[in-house]
Amino acid sequence: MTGKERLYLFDTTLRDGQQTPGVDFSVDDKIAIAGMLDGFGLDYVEGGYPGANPTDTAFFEKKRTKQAKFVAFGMTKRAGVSASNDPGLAALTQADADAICFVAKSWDYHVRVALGCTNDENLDAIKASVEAAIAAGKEALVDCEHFFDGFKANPDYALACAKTAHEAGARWIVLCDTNGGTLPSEVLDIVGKVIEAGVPGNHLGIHAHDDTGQAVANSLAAVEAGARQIQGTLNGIGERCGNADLISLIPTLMLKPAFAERFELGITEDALAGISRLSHSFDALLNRAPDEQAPYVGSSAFATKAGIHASALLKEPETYEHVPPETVGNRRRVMVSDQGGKANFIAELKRRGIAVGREDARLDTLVALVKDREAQGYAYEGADASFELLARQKLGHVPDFFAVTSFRCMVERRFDANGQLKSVSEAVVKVMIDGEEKMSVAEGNGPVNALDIALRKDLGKFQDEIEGLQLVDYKVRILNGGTEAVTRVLIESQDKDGARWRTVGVSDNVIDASFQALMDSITFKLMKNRDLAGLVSVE
Ligand SMILES: CC(=O)SCCNC(=O)CCNC(=O)[C@H](O)C(C)(C)COP(=O)(O)OP(=O)(O)OC[C@H]1O[C@@H](n2cnc3c(N)ncnc32)[C@H](O)[C@@H]1OP(=O)(O)O
Ligand SMILES: CC(=O)C(=O)O
Repeated sequence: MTGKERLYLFDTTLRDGQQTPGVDFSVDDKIAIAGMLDGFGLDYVEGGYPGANPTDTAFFEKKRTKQAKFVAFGMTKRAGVSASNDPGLAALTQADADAICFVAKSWDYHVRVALGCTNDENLDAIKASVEAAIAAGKEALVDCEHFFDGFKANPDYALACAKTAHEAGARWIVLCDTNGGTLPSEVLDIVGKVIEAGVPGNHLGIHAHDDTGQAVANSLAAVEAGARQIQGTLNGIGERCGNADLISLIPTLMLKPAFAERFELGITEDALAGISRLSHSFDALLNRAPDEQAPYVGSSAFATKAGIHASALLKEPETYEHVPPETVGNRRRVMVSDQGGKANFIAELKRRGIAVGREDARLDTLVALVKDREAQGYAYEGADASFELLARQKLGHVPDFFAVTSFRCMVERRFDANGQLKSVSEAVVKVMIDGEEKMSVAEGNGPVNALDIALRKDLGKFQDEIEGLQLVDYKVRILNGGTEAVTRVLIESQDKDGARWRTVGVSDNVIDASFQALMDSITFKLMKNRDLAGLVSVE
């Protein structure tokens, strides 16, 4: 016995998350996500709305969780029909689920405008729906839609809705900030008043939307006031601005003494250490890039560019970290840039297997060179491989694998045989390898593609080594306006074994900048093949 109170977590990624613009789960997606959620230690997984669409109906043909309670969502019965004659309610009671979460109106304005029935008919619908769920052997939950707005407009009626659900036997009465405009101080006050009015806190939940960026804060305020269930989603997806982000809430509840000392969740410390992976796997499934600045799990959550911070952080991490990154499966990153001092560089070089002393004059040269090049437009924090090549050139040795003596690139717009206007790019690259000059010519979709193909077409004795090399991302950024602007090109490359590295080029000519980044990428690959170069991420 820990003597702590239990807090329950309810995931609505597969229901409210499905209401996110741009998100459209298939049955297979839902099965995969339910699998990620189940076993992580969440208490409830809301799977969707059986009867509302073929995907959700098929998903509820069988129970999809082993540990978490599997929840079907739907609205209370319609006014004017009995519970036994309501087809929507029948789809819910017949779904293979442990629990039913009803959405019920609790703002009299909505009862009048959206439902078009009387306040009493709505209370009857709540009561009859909860009773029907319990009679079907399910746990009943009631999401009191617009509870906070409803309470501000007519507290007696909002409370009557919550009490009706409680008295009918609902396990949880969930107070929803449906439009997302409520502030934490209001949540604290209103949840307290609901408890005073007789609905116990251990039957109250919170469902917060993020329209003022405070869904997480509102959820925590509800817990402070006495609520004991939190609804939220993975990475905060959900209607409009999203729902409370469980990926931010869970570490706060487990690591911050104000909550961790009072409450326990169904999530183990080992599971918590997998939360960064859970968040990123979900992004991968959504086919979107993870938010680098996401609390706890973002790649920048424990990163510093600032020299003053890096210097102290390396002495004692607690100086600049609010929790240890490993507790959430993240890692510390000390980055090199023009904001860094020697401490940043020593840490990053050490990570790359390059030892250098603080007093070594070559380190001063490298720091000055990076700052100077960043002033010209280079950005090394996002170009790990170019930084490593530069560092090894200054501190060690980079073999002269090849030298490009010249390149030429031509873009031609012409009509093809069918009279269609077409753009063709052709590149010629001359390379010296072991004193022998080689010349390659290639056509491509665009000038950079043509140059890439030409450069990689004949690298003589190194040709086999670069066979599996692919360019997986290419980003161009104009650093100051106009057609004479300085251009920065960032390239991400990948190996057959999945290793990835990033290189950078800067020039007032976009082709030249791209070519620099391409050459760095190939040189890094040749170094890597000889175990002369260091760290690459494997994805
Ligand atoms: C706050 C939330 O996030 S609630 C969840 C919102 N999610 C969704 O709506 C997604 C799934 N919804 C759907 O697929 C459809 O809306 C369905 C299948 C539920 C209903 O479809 P339809 O029968 O065509 O109705 P429609 O969507 O046009 O309108 C909703 C109806 O539900 C009624 N209704 C809304 N909430 C409730 C409620 N809590 N209890 C009873 N009836 C309700 C409305 O009054 C309206 O009735 P009307 O058709 O008589 O005007
Ligand atoms: C139920 C729900 O999703 C809401 O009120 O926001």
